[in-house]
Amino acid sequence: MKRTFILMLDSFGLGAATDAEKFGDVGSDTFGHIAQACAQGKADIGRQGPLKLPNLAKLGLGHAGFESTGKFADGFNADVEVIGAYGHADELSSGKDTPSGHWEMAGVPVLYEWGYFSDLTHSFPKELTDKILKRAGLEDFLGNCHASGTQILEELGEEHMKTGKPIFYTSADSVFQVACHEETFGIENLYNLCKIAREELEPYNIGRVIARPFVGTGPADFARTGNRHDYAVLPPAPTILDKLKAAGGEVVSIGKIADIYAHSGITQKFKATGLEELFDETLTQIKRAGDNTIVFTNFVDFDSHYGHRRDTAGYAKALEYFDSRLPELFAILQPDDLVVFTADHGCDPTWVGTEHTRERVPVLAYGAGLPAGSLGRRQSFADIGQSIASYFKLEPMNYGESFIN
Ligand SMILES: O=P(O)(O)O[C@H]1O[C@H](CO)[C@@H](O)[C@H]1O
Ligand SMILES: [Mn+2]
Ligand SMILES: [Mn+2]
Repeated sequence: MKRTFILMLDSFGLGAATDAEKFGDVGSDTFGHIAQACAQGKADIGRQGPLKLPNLAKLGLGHAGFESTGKFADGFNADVEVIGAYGHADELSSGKDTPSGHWEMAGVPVLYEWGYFSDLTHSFPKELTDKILKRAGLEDFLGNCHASGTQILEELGEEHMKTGKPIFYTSADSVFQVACHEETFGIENLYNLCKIAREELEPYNIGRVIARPFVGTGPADFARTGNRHDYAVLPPAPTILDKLKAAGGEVVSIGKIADIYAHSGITQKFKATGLEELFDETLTQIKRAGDNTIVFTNFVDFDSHYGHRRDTAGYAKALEYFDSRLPELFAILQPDDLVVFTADHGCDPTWVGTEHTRERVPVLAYGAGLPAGSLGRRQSFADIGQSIASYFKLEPMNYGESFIN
């Protein structure tokens, strides 16, 4: 039976990419810097001491980090019996955003430039926001700037609740984000507004519109909810997900995977909020997966709750939680299954600002008869998609080099 499980740790980079200079990210290292902070006792909130990821280490995480940066992350060393194939991959795509990373790992790098709203304030053209407001029957909006999604709620959340004006903001990514209160503005009103924005953004080549609903009564208790919704454009070519679906296989999305691929190549989708639910749902879907199936989970919290929030202790604790659940996964695997652990970009919580970092990502592949050992430096995340094509004996993708014969 052929089954592939992809566990995508959103933003878990392991060292600056070869082209990090173009992004101002030379020296960034999500994994290495978290491990360093832990070893120095600087990440002792809700957890203690050196970063402990024994199961990921067995899969070769420490070794992959060593091969990426030339140094074992603090608390990791060569004295581990590695059971998986481990590598690290550079990104071919032009951006360090979520869709680019995901599409590339599915065999379709984004070689064109996205559109960006690069002005830090007055970020959106007036003719664009005028059109969106008019179609939505709204008079005005708040924001119009680059912002961290939690900080902007502290600044503008109350005014939004009082006036009913939606909050529009962006970032260094190709995104148009809309924050509205779930109860006072209404979740359906927010989704409708985002659908209008998605249509009006067509000429601007923007990767995603993101609905950012929140609840609470004021800055002290505003909280974003699991009803986030991403409206992505379609990948520029069929991904490995499309290919498996077209060949009659099943592609099971858990979390925001379906949204990121604009629902293309997905046959079933399951929502889950938070690492625990995401992991539970992943195990549930693996248990029921039949032949010719991909189960693909995006563990978004690493990025949205910890990386962007520059919360190093939170990130470390989340990684340790994830690691602690891996034995449950190992216990239900079948001999031919292929499991891949990877990431879509970095988001070093010790780095300046609140944006992603251009990093290499881990490629930890386990099962399917793969010999334990190094896969070395991969030129593109697309090696994952190409390997999955080869595993399922599908036609090769246009990009990527398979590590499976
Ligand atoms: O600060 P928040 O709202 O989490 O936004 C972040 O999440 C977006 C999507 O990953 C990025 O563009 C970044 O702006
Ligand atoms: Mn991401
Ligand atoms: Mn992000």
